[in-house]
Amino acid sequence: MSEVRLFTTTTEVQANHILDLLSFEFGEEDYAIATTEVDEKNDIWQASVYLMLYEEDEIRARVARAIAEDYPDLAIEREIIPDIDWIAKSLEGLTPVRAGRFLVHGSHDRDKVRPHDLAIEIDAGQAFGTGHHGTTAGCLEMIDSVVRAKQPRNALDLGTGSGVLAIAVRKLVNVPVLATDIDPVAVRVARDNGRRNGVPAGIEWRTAPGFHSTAFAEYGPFDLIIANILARPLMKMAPQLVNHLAPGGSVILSGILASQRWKVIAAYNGAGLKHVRTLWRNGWVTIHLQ
Ligand SMILES: C[S@@+](CC[C@H](N)C(=O)[O-])C[C@H]1O[C@@H](n2cnc3c(N)ncnc32)[C@H](O)[C@@H]1O
Repeated sequence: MSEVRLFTTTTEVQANHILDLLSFEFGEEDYAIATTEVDEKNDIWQASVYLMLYEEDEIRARVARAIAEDYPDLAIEREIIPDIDWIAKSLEGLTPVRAGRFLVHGSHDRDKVRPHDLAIEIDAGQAFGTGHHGTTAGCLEMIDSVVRAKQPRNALDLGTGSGVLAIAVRKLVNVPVLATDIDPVAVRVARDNGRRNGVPAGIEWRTAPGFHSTAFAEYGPFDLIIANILARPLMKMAPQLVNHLAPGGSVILSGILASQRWKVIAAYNGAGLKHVRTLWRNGWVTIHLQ
């Protein structure tokens, strides 16, 4: 389903003021609101709200009302955010990808693996996650540094896709991992990839939308939760996700555009977590919280 960005183009001061007006209008509702610098030299900024296409008329009227008194002549522009075809994205480029100590490669590139690589073999297929996308690579790099700093006793990979992140955790530490996806095809592919990468045991693969499965109570709470989904569902599931986190545990989130970063951090601050570090890759961010 397509997303829309409604925005006004103005100065930094006015964009920040509009951000306040929009924050007041939309309050706790689940809309990402952001300011972005377009041209530093000429002080051109945009204040934006992100919504689904079907909501456009209603939200446009509310934005117009919210800014009418202070900015009666300011145009409300629009941009359709292209649907992200996750599988097509994961097929972009088939050369091996390095992230942290990991090398993610297809079966045709086995000879590219060096002795100290933590190699993960994933062929592009029916599930997202060959390592080429900035979100997957960001998660791999963050997993490497988080697990190196403190070994978890168990982990959850929510939205496992090809299984690449669950496999990465198992390549680093011999701890139980629960890997779930809303898509049963992805779960089947991920299970096969687990087998192919020599980690058939130790990862429990389950089909589950969000946290709707008894598996979470059975295997949780978790020391490490990784979720590479999208900003909106991640913000919505913040309280539930934090409920499944063991005290002192770490959360790694991705699928978040750089412009959505603060909104997601705010949602998780609200659920009791603190931001530790952000990694940027190709316009996407990966966030570590504790
Ligand atoms: C961006 S892909 C990430 C795949 C892999 N973890 C990676 O990092 O490359 C997102 C995955 O999350 C799954 N997903 C989306 N919404 C979900 C939800 N509410 N619950 C569980 N899985 C979900 C999708 O089916 C997809 O496989």
